[in-house]
Amino acid sequence: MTEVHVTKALHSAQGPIELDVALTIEDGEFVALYGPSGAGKTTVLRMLAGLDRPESGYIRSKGQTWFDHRQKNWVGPQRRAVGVVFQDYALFPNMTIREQLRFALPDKQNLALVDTLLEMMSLTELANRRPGVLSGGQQQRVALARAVARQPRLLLLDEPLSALDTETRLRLQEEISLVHTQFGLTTVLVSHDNAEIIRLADRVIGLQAGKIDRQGKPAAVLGPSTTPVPSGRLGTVIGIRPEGDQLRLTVSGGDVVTEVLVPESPVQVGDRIVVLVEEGSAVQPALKRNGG
Ligand SMILES: Nc1ncnc2c1ncn2[C@@H]1O[C@H](COP(=O)(O)OP(=O)(O)OP(=O)(O)O)[C@@H](O)[C@H]1O
Repeated sequence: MTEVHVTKALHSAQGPIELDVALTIEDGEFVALYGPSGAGKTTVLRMLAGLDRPESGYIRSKGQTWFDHRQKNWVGPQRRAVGVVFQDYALFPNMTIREQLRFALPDKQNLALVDTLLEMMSLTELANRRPGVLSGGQQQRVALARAVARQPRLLLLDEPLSALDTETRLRLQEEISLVHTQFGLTTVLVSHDNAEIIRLADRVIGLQAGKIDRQGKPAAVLGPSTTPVPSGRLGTVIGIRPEGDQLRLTVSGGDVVTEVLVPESPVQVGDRIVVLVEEGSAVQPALKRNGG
């Protein structure tokens, strides 16, 4: 469990506001922080990461005190088991992808974890490249893999997908969900995107002018989505058949096999793709996965 009560005087565009936030996050929970610009979402995330210092209160995670104003206790960011992903990737320009992941390992000998993460994020073929030659989506996959390589108690995501196009966002959402589940992480996501929050989060916490003004299950707090929330399903193309001027793809993902019609495109058997599904049936052409 992570228990937080933090306060700080903020200087916002609308004048001074008092940030005063108390929340408890269960181990394994996926929490989203939501609210208008300037509400204090990033500040709370930075306080959890140890990048910003509260004026009073405490932060305790799984029995460890990271900050306690009364006891004058402060643990710096390097000594908190947190992995952080920002919107702008913040990768080291001179390190290869593999080096960035290795650098993040708490146990430098655990090279098997680096290989696992490269594989999970489809980065194996890019492992010896530097970030400058990668697309935005690929760089953000590296940033996510690097954050997980730290084996964090808390995975902190500050609008990690907002610079990416819709297809790449959907794919990264799948990957965030995958690592959250597979590594048993506790995740805090700052997002403005209702659909993203409904897809990913167990609970949403709304912030308004530095205070929590609502919280609960995302669909209940954010209201029913006017459009059905599509969910992306990762799969591998196992069959391709021409149909008129389109292609019918057979896609296998987990224990589900789906068929989708796509425009003529350079897709090959073995490509990993994301298929959007609504209420169980594929509704949108498959999105090419490699190189995304
Ligand atoms: N260290 C600080 N000291 C004082 N004020 C700060 C500090 N850090 C941020 N602020 C101010 O606090 C307000 C909240 O900032 P914050 O970035 O947390 O908001 P946000 O909810 O994440 O907004 P956005 O959605 O635009 O990113 C802003 O007006 C910002 O200028």
